[in-house]
Amino acid sequence: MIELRNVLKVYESAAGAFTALKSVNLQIARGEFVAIIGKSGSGKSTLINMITGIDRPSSGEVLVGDTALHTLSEGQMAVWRGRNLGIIFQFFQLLPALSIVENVMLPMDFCGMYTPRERRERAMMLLDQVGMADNAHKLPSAVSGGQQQRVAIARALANDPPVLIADEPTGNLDSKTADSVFRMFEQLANQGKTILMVTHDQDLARRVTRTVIIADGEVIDEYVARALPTLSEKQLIWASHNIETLSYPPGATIVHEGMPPENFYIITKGAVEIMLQQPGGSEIRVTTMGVGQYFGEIELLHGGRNLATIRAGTKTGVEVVALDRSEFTRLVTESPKTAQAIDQIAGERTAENLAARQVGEEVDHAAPPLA
Ligand SMILES: Nc1ncnc2c1ncn2[C@@H]1O[C@H](COP(=O)(O)OP(=O)(O)OP(=O)(O)O)[C@@H](O)[C@H]1O
Repeated sequence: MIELRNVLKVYESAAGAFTALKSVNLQIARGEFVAIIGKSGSGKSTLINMITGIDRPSSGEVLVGDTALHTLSEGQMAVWRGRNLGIIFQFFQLLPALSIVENVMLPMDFCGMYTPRERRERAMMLLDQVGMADNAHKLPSAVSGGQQQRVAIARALANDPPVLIADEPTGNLDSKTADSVFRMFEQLANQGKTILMVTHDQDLARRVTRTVIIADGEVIDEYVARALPTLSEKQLIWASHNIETLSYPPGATIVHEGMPPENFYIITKGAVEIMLQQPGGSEIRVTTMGVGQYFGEIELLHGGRNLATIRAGTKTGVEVVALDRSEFTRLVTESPKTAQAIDQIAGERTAENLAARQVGEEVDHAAPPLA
């Protein structure tokens, strides 16, 4: 639905050139609800402006739906944006001299969507949807900030765009109002809208389906960031550059027991089964692991050969991101805290494996069903 290919953005100013986005690659599928997070100045708004076409990349391409934005003139861009994107800002940006219902009608007027009569009916329907129909004839200044943001959401929905882009939509609201506005976005996501939301609010960011983390003009892999939270921003950027995405069909063997370890893996989709060989040649399934969990670390940390066979889930298959042995070693050497955290989990896992070997078949029956 949305794709950025090698997007570079350099701002030229009297003080010199500043690179705000460094070769960003990003794909967002239809229906995803994405939070864009990152420190102040990391490049979040710049990224959003590339997708809305409010600003253009210095190089690289931005595609939204079937449209390659770099091929549009300014005039075409304005019409395209009006029909395809609903944009919501931190400070609402309603026109102060127009009534609330007129504000919601404006995008339909601008793009010539619907007949004039339908526009008013539709605006009222949308205001009703956001709980603001009773205030339709007031000026924006006569209602609260949270109510103005609801109107801004209704306005963003005016032309029924497939994509909603919101730059800190709750940034100017108290937490209770922010929550009710956020719930409105959740409902819209459930109805199939693709939503991108810049937010500083960690609690809200946890409730979306995907988080895009920007640091220093680069996109950090969210699975690496979650699995290894003790890495510094610089190390996360480095790891994000070096990971490889791998997919395995259901049942495929990823790691062979007894072979030298090759990679550190983090599961990004699906599940894996951890299998142990029994003396008689049979296998027991120790456990299954799902999205966000990692494997391969014990052998890489402590040396030796693979302690278990690991297979892609028989129902789901699996997608992982992998760092090879030397990359993983570099990270844990540079970040003793990360080594410690991984080691602790590795210790728990080893104990679990040992117990499983002793209990044998029983564990197999006790293993949870595959995701
Ligand atoms: N027009 C511009 N000219 C020069 N530098 C700019 C311009 N716009 C943004 N920048 C710089 O680019 C970097 C990224 O800015 P951006 O506004 O995208 O960050 P942000 O992550 O949205 O920050 P915030 O959370 O504070 O809004 C910042 O260092 C900023 O100073």
